[in-house]
Amino acid sequence: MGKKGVLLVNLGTPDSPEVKDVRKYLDQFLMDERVIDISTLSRTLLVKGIIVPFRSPKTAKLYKEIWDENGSPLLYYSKIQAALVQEQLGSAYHVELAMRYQSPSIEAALERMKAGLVESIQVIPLFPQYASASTGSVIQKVMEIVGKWQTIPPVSFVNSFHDNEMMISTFADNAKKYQPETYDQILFSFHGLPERQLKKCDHSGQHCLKSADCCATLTDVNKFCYSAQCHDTARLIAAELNIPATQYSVCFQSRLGKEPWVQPYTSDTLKELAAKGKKRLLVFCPAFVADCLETLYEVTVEYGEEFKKLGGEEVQLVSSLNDHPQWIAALVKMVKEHHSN
Ligand SMILES: C=CC1=C(C)c2cc3[nH]c(cc4nc(cc5[nH]c(cc1n2)c(C)c5CCC(=O)O)C(CCC(=O)O)=C4C)c(C)c3C=C
Ligand SMILES: [Fe+2]
Ligand SMILES: [Fe+2]
Repeated sequence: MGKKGVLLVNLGTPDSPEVKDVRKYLDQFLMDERVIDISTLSRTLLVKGIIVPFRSPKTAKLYKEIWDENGSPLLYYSKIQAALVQEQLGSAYHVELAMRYQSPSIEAALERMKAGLVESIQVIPLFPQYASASTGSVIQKVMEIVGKWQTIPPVSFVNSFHDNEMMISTFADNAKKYQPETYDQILFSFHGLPERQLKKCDHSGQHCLKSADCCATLTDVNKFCYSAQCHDTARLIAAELNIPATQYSVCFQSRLGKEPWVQPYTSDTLKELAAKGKKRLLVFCPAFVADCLETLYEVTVEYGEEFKKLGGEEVQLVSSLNDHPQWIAALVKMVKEHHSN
C-alpha cells in the first residue's frame, strides 16, 4: 500500500529579510486575487505601483528585527511542526510542509508526494479560522496544481479548526506561566480582514455585518464567518482559563489600507483600555499557530510601545503553539481522525 500524504501549509515568509526578497514575497502574496480582491488591473496598479515599492523597505526592517540564527520564526517553527508530525505518524505517512507564498512551494511539495506514490493527500492549511485570503487561497492553489495531474488521488482539506480542543488547551497552557488572573485585561488579537471579504463569505447574504455584533456569535448560519470563528476561539480559550467575559476583549490587528477591516481594531482597544486605567495586558494571537512577524513585532514591540505611550505599563504576548507537544499531538490526531473517515 502507498503512503498517506499529509501536506501542512502555512502562509509564507520572505527568503531573507533583504529588501529584494521582501519585495518578491509581498508581490506574490498581495497579487493573490483572494488577498487583494479587486479587479486585476486595480490590484496590479495598487500592489506593483504603490504597496510593494513603498512597503518593502519598511517591512524588510521589521523582518530584520525578528530574524535570528534560525531565520524566519514562521518557517522555522513550521518546519519543526512538520518534522515532529512525520516522526509521530511514522512511515505509513508522507508529511510535507509548504508555504502558500515563497518557499518551500506547494508545487514542489506536491511533486515530491507524487514521486513518492502517495495513495491520498490530506491538506491542512495551518490557519485555525477559515478566511478566503488564507485557507481559501491554499485550497484553491492545491486544486489548481493537482487538477492538472493525469491521476488525481483522493484529496481532502481541513477547512478550519478554530474550536479544536487540544489547540485551545495548548494556548491556555502557554498562558498559565504568566498567571492570567494577575493581568488587568486579556486580549485576543486576531489577524484582521477587510470587512468586504467577510461579507463575500456569507453566501446567504443575510448575516455578516447586518447588525451590530452579528459576527461575534457562531451559529449554523455563519459557521464559515472568520470573525465569528475568531470570537469562538477566544471564548473557548477564556473558558478553559476561567476568564470571565468582562475580563477579555477580542480585537483585530494588521490592517492594510484605508477601507474598513473587521473591528474593533487592536489599536482602538488599547486606547479604550488605557483610558479605563488598565495597566497590564496579556495578549493571545490565536489566528497563528507559530510565532511570526505579527506576534513578535507587531504585538510585542509596536503595541507594547503604543500602550506605554497611552499610559499603560505592559503588553505580554502569550507565545504561539510553535513546537508544543500537545499541539503536535493535536495535528497528529487531526490527521488520523480525518483518514479514518
Ligand atoms: C491568519 C491568517 C492570515 C490572514 C487571514 C491574513 C490576511 C491578510 N494579510 C494581509 C497582509 C499582510 N499580512 C502579512 C503578514 C502575515 N499575515 C499572516 C497571516 C494572515 N494574513 C502571517 C502569518 C503573517 C506573517 C508572516 C511572517 O513572515 O512572519 C504581511 C507582511 C508583513 C507586512 O508588510 O506587514 C502583509 C502585507 C492582507 C492584505 C490580508 C487579507 C486580505
Ligand atoms: Fe496577513
Ligand atoms: Fe459574520
